[in-house]
Amino acid sequence: MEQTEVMKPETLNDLINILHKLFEADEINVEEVQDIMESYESKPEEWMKYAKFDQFRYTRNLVDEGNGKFNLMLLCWGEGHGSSIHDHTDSHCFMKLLQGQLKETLFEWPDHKSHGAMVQKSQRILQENQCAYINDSIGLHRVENVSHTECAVSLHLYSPPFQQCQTFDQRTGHKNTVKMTFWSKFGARTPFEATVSQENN
Ligand SMILES: N[C@@H](CS(=O)O)C(=O)O
Ligand SMILES: [Fe+2]
Repeated sequence: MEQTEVMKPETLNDLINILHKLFEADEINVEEVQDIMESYESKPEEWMKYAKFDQFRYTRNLVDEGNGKFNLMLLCWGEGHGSSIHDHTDSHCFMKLLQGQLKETLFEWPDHKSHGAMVQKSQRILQENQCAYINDSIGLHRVENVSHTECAVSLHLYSPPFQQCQTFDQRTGHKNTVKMTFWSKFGARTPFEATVSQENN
């Protein structure tokens, strides 16, 4: 469509400016946000300063606070790193691959009657520049970098922003509330005290 072409972000900064405009409105158009995030062609030199990896688990690196309407962050996945099964605290979640591939497994919410293993709905491999979308009405997911040789980097937008989520045990469906923290903010490593309670990975 013409509109999408006009809105095509040439740089990460361009993308951030367009997102600010879109999220000024009370209601957002999920497909429009998804299309615009997908149409940004990842250029590592533009996001490199946010890409900080940990040896043991995936990191969350804050890029932009979206005027309070959204949080935009870079997630850095080392070889074999993955998340727990989790929800998204009633927010929109957009997830764009900037580098590498990620496996996304969707699960149904556990119901109160079933005490057994959680039900898997689908699984897919997200490719570079692809933008996925999920919210709590679609279900729960687990995200993994299954590669043993390549790292992966993804750009996540959450609206409204949230600081905690629920994680689920795949075998029992039992849930826990966990606090989510940032490994870095605006390219600077977060002080140690603030990062100890991260538990979604
Ligand atoms: N929702 C997760 C990342 S992912 O596995 O989608 C987080 O924000 O840490
Ligand atoms: Fe997620």
